[in-house]
Amino acid sequence: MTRIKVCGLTRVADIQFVAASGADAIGLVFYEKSPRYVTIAQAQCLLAALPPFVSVVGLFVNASAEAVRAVQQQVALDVLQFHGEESPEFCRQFGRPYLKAIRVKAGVDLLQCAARYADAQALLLDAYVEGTHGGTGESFDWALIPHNLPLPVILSGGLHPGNVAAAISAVRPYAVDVSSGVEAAKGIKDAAKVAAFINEVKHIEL
Ligand SMILES: O=C(O)c1ccccc1N[C@@H]1O[C@H](COP(=O)(O)O)[C@@H](O)[C@H]1O
Repeated sequence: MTRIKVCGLTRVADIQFVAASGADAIGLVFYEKSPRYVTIAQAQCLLAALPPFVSVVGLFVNASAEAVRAVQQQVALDVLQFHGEESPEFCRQFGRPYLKAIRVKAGVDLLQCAARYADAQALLLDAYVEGTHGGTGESFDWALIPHNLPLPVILSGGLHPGNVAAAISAVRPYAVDVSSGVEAAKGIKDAAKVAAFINEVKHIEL
């Protein structure tokens, strides 16, 4: 079964219906330039509404170690997601499982990335879009992903209910990660789109 992460939650109601729809993980964005940014206080409030057995992923983009630690100390994160140019040494210093996001375009050597971030829990593959760090709703050419990557792949970038089944068939990822594709507006999730996305993933026949 392909796991599902829904990222960029900013509202208690969204947390509740995303969890009730069957997501395995939710993502909170601690990147101030994102329209989905949440403060530590907001994150604490959101997580108070989260039922058990849903993992919480904290997303950072080139944050300082102090900023990551401040979040880590006050918000019950299960996994850290580094979506910038963080080095392996930076990522591993927090003593928490981490996902390293790689923004994929032609010429990016994903095998080399997997070797460099060998202690990551997974590589999270997103689309490369000039001038942004992610959450763009853009997809990339899934054929650029080697079949022999030694780390689990979390596929993201422009996924939505209409393409997620094809994406899973093509890539066979460990998990899929979605943000823009299940939104009514930036940072506001759409319950019907979330349900449709999760239904597609759970009913795919491989
Ligand atoms: O969600 C954001 O605003 C964001 C900002 C900076 C870096 C990453 C961000 N989100 C992550 O981007 C990918 C793809 O998202 P989308 O489905 O294409 O919108 C996903 O991993 C989000 O967690």
